[in-house]
Amino acid sequence: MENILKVEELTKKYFNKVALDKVSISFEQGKIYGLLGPNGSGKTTLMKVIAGLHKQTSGQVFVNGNPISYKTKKDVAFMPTEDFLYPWMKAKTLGKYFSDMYKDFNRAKFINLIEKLEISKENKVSELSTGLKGRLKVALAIARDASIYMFDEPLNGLDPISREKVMNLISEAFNENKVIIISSHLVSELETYLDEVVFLKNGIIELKGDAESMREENGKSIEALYKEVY
Ligand SMILES: Nc1ncnc2c1ncn2[C@@H]1O[C@H](COP(=O)(O)OP(=O)(O)OP(=O)(O)O)[C@@H](O)[C@H]1O
Repeated sequence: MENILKVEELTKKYFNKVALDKVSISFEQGKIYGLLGPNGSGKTTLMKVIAGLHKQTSGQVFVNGNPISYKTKKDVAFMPTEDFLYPWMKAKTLGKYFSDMYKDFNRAKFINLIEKLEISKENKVSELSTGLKGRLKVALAIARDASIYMFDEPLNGLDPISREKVMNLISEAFNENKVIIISSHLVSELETYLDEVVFLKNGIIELKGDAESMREENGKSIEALYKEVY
């Protein structure tokens, strides 16, 4: 298995607040990772540094062996938590907008995906419920052809049906050449989809490993372990 993403001694400070404290971790292709932790543990910061949106204070991140730069952005598809969708845009216009922004964005695939998610390409963002907007954001990331896909809290604010649809969409998009990282504090909804789990706490990796072995060794679910760590 190849490490397509390597984080070495990564520290990120916002003024004097340490959001990530010498975090080191490698991500292997062909695996789905859960980045778990409560609010403020550093999940978003880690994803934004990997996506090249935040500059680290110290340490290194390598994507497919290359240090983070504008060149590595094409390898990383990132879905932020923020609501970045323009309310006046139709779904199909968003597809056009994204294909102008990312060379690897597949518009036909995007339209196909949203239709599966019960969104019409003629729908305006402002007409969509929170659940449908959540699905749309995930589809925008999945329609890119990247090697690393990161979803920051994709289940937040979604009802159980939308959560299941979003998780099915993410796992369908997955193959052995890709790595998927999903951040969440909703561990039970995510648990069955994960190969590896990473517990972040106050900017430090508290626990990480293969989800199955963790369950076996501890004789409890990842959710129960999560409650113990926090
Ligand atoms: N722009 C910023 N300026 C100052 N402090 C920040 C900034 N962004 C994040 N922080 C702080 O860094 C720490 C880590 O935040 P981060 O958003 O990465 O955590 P998180 O695990 O993603 O939490 P959440 O689920 O709330 O987004 C927190 O203490 C947060 O207050």
